[in-house]
Amino acid sequence: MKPIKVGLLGLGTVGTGVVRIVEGHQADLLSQTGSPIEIASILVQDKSKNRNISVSPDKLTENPWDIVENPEIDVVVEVMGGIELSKELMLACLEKGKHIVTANKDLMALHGPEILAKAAEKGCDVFYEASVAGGIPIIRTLIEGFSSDRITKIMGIVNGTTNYILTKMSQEGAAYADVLKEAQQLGYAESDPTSDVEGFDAARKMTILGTLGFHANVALGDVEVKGISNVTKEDITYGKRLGYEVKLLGIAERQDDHISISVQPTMVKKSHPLASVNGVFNAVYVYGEAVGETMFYGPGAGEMPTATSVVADLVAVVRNMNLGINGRRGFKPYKEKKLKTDEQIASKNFILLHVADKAGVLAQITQVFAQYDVSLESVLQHPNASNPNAEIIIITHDASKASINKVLKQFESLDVVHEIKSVYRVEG
Ligand SMILES: NC(=O)C1=CN([C@@H]2O[C@H](COP(=O)(O)OP(=O)(O)OC[C@H]3O[C@@H](n4cnc5c(N)ncnc54)[C@H](OP(=O)(O)O)[C@@H]3O)[C@@H](O)[C@H]2O)C=CC1
Ligand SMILES: N[C@@H](CC=O)C(=O)O
Repeated sequence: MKPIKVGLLGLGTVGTGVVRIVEGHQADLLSQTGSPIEIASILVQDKSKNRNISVSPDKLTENPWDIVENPEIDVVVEVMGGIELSKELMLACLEKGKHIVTANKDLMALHGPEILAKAAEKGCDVFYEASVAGGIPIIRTLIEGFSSDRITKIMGIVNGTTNYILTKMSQEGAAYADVLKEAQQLGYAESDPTSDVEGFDAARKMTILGTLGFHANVALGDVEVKGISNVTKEDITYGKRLGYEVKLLGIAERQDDHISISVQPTMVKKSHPLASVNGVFNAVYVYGEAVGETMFYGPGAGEMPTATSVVADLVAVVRNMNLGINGRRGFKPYKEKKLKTDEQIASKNFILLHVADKAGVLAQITQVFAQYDVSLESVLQHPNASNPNAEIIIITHDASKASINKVLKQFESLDVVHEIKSVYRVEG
């Protein structure tokens, strides 16, 4: 039986897991696809590097074109990361009729439409299950499992590093900087953790989920992004007191064909299933008009979980090859993208203010909310022993983002408001 030959771009964390699964599960993969799968050639930066997996040295190359130009290679698995070189190689592979599997969220979020268009033109598959939420098969779920429904909301904890940091701050009172260091040592964070903590990694993943969920070409620039670097222990403590956990959520919403997508630290009601997703775990909550609430939970990063998704994509490509249907089942957005305005984006809000500690202040504050028609769910006021401010914590009912912005602007001009300490969206 002729084996399907695979070129692997990258033998780092994920690439190593791919080799382990392809070699270790060979009999199962053969039974499921009807073809032996052979990793024929592997691209690395440095062939002399010590690796924690043994591969034949003849298979390693430092020249990517050895793989692109090799006519025997049917499928290329891209797990090297980066954008420009990966894109160039992927387009060149597609030009030569090679199918692609990738875990590269940065590339798919920025250049997904161009790559998928080239794949369709060439009758090739491009699958990217591992690019969002590592081991959770959320991409296939959105494309196939929910093809019958109309999704109105996707909320995801899609970055393991930030969830690990927030969990440790909440459960152990740990300091942000200490836990970030720990997450780096554990290998969860990107080499430059800015993309984790400032929400960019989650934004790329939400670009992909929003496109798939709403059938419209969401661009990275459509995602409003705020990371966790300004989340304080004080916010977490107040949140807990009021029954919330702070989580970095990707939130994609659709109403009457208008969509909004954001990544932001959010106060999540403890009774909501996302509030109990802890540590490096990821979860994606999907609400469909017909199905109602669903949630998908699992490891969001790491060698074997991520490789599980990569190799599942490989199996799908090989099955399509055997049926001669590659490139025929690609995802094509068919809806025009219409973004919500700030008047159309609505949510509950948590607002923590430092105000003058004197009579009548609360009335002044609530008057501002009333002026912009924002009704309040709860108001907590107490003096702060450590400084001359009193603290006021407000939870609003659903209010438009435009109204909340006006309220906050007005607070800036009020003498009695010394500082707007924190503002969070509230879910649940
Ligand atoms: N790690 C994870 O948990 C997850 C990762 N991903 C994505 O998977 C991809 C791979 O991640 P990961 O395995 O962690 O990355 P690593 O940094 O661990 O591995 C990258 C591999 O690619 C090789 N490589 C990188 N650049 C080049 C280059 N210019 N030329 C030749 N070889 C190159 C490296 O070679 P060498 O070994 O010689 O240095 C290394 O083997 C990324 O897109 C990442 O975002 C997605 C989900 C989860
Ligand atoms: N740094 C990422 C790794 C996987 O995508 C994360 O923390 O989720």
